[in-house]
Amino acid sequence: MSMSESLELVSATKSFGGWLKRYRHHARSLDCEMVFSIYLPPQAEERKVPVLWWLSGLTCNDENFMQKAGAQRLAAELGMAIICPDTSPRGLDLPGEHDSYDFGSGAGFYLNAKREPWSRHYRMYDYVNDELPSVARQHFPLNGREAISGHSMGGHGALVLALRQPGRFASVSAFAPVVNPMDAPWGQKAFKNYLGEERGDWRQYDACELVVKGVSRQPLFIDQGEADAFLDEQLKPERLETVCRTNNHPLTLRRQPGYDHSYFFIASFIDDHLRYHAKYLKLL
Ligand SMILES: N[C@@H](CCC(=O)N[C@@H](CSC=O)C(=O)NCC(=O)O)C(=O)O
Repeated sequence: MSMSESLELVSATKSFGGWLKRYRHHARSLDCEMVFSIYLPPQAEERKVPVLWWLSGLTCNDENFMQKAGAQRLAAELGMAIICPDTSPRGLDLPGEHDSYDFGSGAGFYLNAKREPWSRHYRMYDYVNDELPSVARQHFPLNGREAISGHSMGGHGALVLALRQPGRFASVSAFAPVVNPMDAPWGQKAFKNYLGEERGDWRQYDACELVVKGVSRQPLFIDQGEADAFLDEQLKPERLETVCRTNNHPLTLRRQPGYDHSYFFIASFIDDHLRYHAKYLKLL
């Protein structure tokens, strides 16, 4: 990558004394144009700040979290930047790419595809883990401390990125994550089509398998709504609970009675997650 990748400002909106901005850039790892959102708190005018990466779920783009989670008020108070990548490559028209909500556009699953025709563009693991962080460090006043969180497919992404790379993120949390995608319909559809039939390739992208592998001992903080329509078929938090207990991996799993899978659930508990990350990011 060159020293200075160019960014095109799409929009800038003042919020709680800071700025919510959207930028377009050429993503080399995905070979397409991508848009991301960044919230810069007021403190970023004067000093470098830590960043929370937020990975969204199926059907989302970079805007869902910024518009619905209500995170800006506390992020401004804490002095925390937030960056939301999109959830898949965009602007392409691969065969079947736009046919379903749980595969293709809006459903990149934060992995590096191995199968054609996806492998040239669907490299969201590299994009969110390497390329976009590198772009962000070049262009924004970030102090090098990074945390990660996400929702559903994005919760899966956050857990996988953190569990594969001890020390890469100061902290990790998730809302209603897909914890065992190898054994859930969303994950099986994605893995089969993006990765192929080799189960060894699937294991690198499965939080339960990664806990068993034991590369990282980083604590996991998870909120799960008990009225989530996807709970039993797709999310299966009890699987993660079991492997964490068996492998002595630190897990805080909060089951929240009455809450569903929506951003109303995320908005209800986002402050707890921001404060959790703020401690590890040395803001509290
Ligand atoms: N369209 C689907 C469900 C899609 C859905 O619920 N998407 C969630 C993430 S699900 C897991 O990754 C989401 O965040 N949607 C965007 C939003 O702003 O709410 C269906 O109809 O079943």
